[in-house]
Amino acid sequence: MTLTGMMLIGAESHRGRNGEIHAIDPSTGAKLEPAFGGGGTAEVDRACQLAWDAFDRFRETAPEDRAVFLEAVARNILDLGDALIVRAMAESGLPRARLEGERGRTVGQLRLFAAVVREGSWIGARIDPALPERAPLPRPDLRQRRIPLGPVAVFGASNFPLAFSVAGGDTASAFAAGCPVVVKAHSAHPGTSELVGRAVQAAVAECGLPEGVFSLIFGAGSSVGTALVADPRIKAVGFTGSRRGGVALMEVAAKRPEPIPVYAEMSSINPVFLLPAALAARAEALGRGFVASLTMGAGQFCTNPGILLAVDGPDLDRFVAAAVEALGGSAAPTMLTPGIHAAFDAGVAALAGNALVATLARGLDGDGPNRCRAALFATTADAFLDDPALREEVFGAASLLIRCPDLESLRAVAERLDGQLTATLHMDAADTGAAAVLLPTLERKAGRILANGWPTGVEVCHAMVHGGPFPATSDGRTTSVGTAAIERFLRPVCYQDIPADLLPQALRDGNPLGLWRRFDGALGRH
Ligand SMILES: NC(=O)C1=CN([C@@H]2O[C@H](COP(=O)(O)OP(=O)(O)OC[C@H]3O[C@@H](n4cnc5c(N)ncnc54)[C@H](O)[C@@H]3O)[C@@H](O)[C@H]2O)C=CC1
Ligand SMILES: O=C(O)CCC(=O)C(=O)O
Repeated sequence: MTLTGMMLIGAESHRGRNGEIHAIDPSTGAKLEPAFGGGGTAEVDRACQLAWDAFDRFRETAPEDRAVFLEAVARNILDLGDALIVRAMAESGLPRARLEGERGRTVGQLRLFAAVVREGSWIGARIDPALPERAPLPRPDLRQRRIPLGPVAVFGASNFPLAFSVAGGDTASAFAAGCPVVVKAHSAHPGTSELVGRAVQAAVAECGLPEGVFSLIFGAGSSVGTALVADPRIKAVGFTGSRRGGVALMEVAAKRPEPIPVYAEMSSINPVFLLPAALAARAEALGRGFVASLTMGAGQFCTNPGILLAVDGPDLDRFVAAAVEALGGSAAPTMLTPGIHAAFDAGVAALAGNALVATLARGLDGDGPNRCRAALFATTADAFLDDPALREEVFGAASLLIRCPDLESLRAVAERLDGQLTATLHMDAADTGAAAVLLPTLERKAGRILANGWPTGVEVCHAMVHGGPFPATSDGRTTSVGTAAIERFLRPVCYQDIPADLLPQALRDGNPLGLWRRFDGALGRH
């Protein structure tokens, strides 16, 4: 498929006239062709109108039809073949194996949501039949189901050009819920976005759905994204990116005459606690495992282990020696964009220049632009507690070790942390008491708590939580990965004494969709 540089507004291709966006190959710094025309308010308006026009029909598609649509999107992405991988490699600097894996995850995610839509428990059907004889007052017939919120604005993420972008988790979960989607492509990978966008656009047509189910808009800077979130026909937002960008969009959404939910996944430093017995038993293996997790993908994961906490002593010194050796020999991969690389270098320079922080190790330097030279720093618990700058995310392969005098100080530092996507415990049986003391704090701080693993690598499944209190996300009640992500785009409606032939299929007597329903309190297929 030849790239055109055009936006996809419903069924049409449309060249934007608001400036040009060129992807940059971060491994060479070279501009990639073609130029992508930027959109403006006219394109946002048209896409939102089409999405609104499509909403009532799309939301009432039968579960089977929506599942078939999700599967068609998945198939069309695979049919793009190697051209998709080649373009994504050029635009992101990510290696082939990573992008092939990410494509598998993207397609698997769409198919998993197809299965969720068919299974139907997301509808949340509840029926409390009328009790006309109840005294002192009769009970009316009450039936509840969940309906989609409306058109959703999705912002593609720079660090996952496939799995968190045009047809990534936000889009898949919004489609599954029955929401049309308007995507604001990330300017770092417009070509990948156009390719995937055409796969989605074709699936909409193949499935006979209204064209406004999907649009894709380009735009450098903040104006297109702001206009999209401000548009009254948009009813929710999915975002993965910087804290600054996410907070700006939260403000736009909150100031609308009708405020809407923003599901923004932003910054997280993902604390890792190295408890004493685990350190004593395997300090060197932990040091090597930590560096492998830290440097994977140039550290460009929001689950990257950005701080380590441990009680100071000879076992921690063994851990540090192994980590310093592994990190000192680590290669310098290309980062996603010149901007992300510049932000990484600035974050590392700020830590290196902090009088209370020691530089323990730097990775190897690399040839070529935008290379990520990994970094490991150390500080004390007191310094960490005093200086809020030390709690900020440095996006990339940089981590800060906090040497604590004792377990009580470790807990005090944990208590001071901001909201996190993950918190990790490395522990042995003898650490159970210390872990039990930390656990209530970690539950309050993080969306996912792991033992004896590393936070990078998020399973797409039913039990996953990829979320957490602010600033990890804008709304810690939800997840952006896994099937529970569908919940973000639904709201309950109760039908009181509504005549049978006006009721939605999901709530009719006889259970025509064969759903699990809560009938008079009892869950079953009735
Ligand atoms: N924690 C995480 O998961 C991630 C964090 N980052 C951080 O973000 C920095 C910049 O990376 P980007 O991916 O470009 O994130 P970004 O937040 O700058 O941009 C993401 C998307 O939001 C839009 N956007 C940003 N600010 C906006 C505003 N004020 N109004 C309207 N739209 C806006 C952008 O146009 C883009 O489409 C990185 O250096 C890194 O520090 C980036 C990716 C993931
Ligand atoms: O899914 C993963 O492995 C990490 C997710 C992540 O880094 C992100 O959400 O930006």
